[in-house]
Amino acid sequence: MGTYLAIRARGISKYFGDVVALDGIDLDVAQGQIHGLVGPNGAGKTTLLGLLLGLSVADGGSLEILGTPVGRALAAPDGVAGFVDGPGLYPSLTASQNLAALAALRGIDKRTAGIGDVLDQVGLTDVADDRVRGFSLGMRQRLGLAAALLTKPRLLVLDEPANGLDPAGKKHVHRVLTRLAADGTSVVLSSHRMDDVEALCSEVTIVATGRVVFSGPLGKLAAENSELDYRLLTSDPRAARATAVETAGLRLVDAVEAGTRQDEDLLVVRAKVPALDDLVSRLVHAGIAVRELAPVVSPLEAAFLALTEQQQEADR
Ligand SMILES: Nc1ncnc2c1ncn2[C@@H]1O[C@H](COP(=O)(O)OP(=O)(O)OP(=O)(O)O)[C@@H](O)[C@H]1O
Repeated sequence: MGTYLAIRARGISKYFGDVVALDGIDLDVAQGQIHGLVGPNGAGKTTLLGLLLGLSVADGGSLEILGTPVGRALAAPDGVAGFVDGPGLYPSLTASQNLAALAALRGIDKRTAGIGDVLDQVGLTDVADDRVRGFSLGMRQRLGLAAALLTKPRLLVLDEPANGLDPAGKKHVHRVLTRLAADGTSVVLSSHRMDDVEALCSEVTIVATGRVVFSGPLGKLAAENSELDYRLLTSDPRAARATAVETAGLRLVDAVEAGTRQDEDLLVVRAKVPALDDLVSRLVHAGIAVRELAPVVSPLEAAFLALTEQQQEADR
């Protein structure tokens, strides 16, 4: 089976009165890809995800989902499931009853719907018979994901699925999504957490004020050509500082200026990748062990900030 495009959007626009929420969006999402949608508040992410779910209709452009052009009807395209603005759940029903109600709405027999299976997938088996009213935000998010999985979608559309999840819940959800993608399901998700996007997504689309400012593989955003601040923890901070001062193309930065915790053993260096490589080999050569070397702000977050700032400048 060859890969196909789960989403092919061209020139999508959407207006709310005078507000231009989407302004000519192009988006390609391949089968089995987890695609991240990121952007500042009000960029248009939820609006775009709503269009993919058939909750609203674009004012311009063309949209194909799973190979079928989307018409003007307000209905989820076949094979698509997910949620925006949090999952819609009945608080007075239990987790199982919520899923059974949803199965009934979709004409699926609840005995064969696989309710136990999807609850197990999202780690909610133990609370299957608890009322949703008492659920935390993270539990609701996981139940929303279970509800989406019930239809065995080929495209999953999720608006901030990691919202409210504790680290264990997040790990669980990440595992579910990566397994689905490995089996050929495409996933589009929005997130304000760049670390989540980096952990999960092979491609990312950055949106600002309704326009795409970057779309493509995360690797293309790698900060090879731009300077980043790195936290450096070594076995000998004094000697490491002296080595850093001697390394060309690199400078020491105050931790507070870099926006990271101050610690006397910690150095923050600002450099491009080649200068950083040079520093590491000098440290190793001098017998100084490198215990931690990580960007203060991830390459995606740095690119995100730079690109969205450029867009905002251009809009002024
Ligand atoms: N139903 C609506 N009526 C009027 N304006 C709307 C409506 N929905 C969205 N907008 C406007 O469209 C723009 C895009 O909003 P949208 O919710 O899609 O952004 P977002 O990227 O999801 O933001 P956030 O990160 O804050 O969730 C904003 O200016 C918003 O105020």
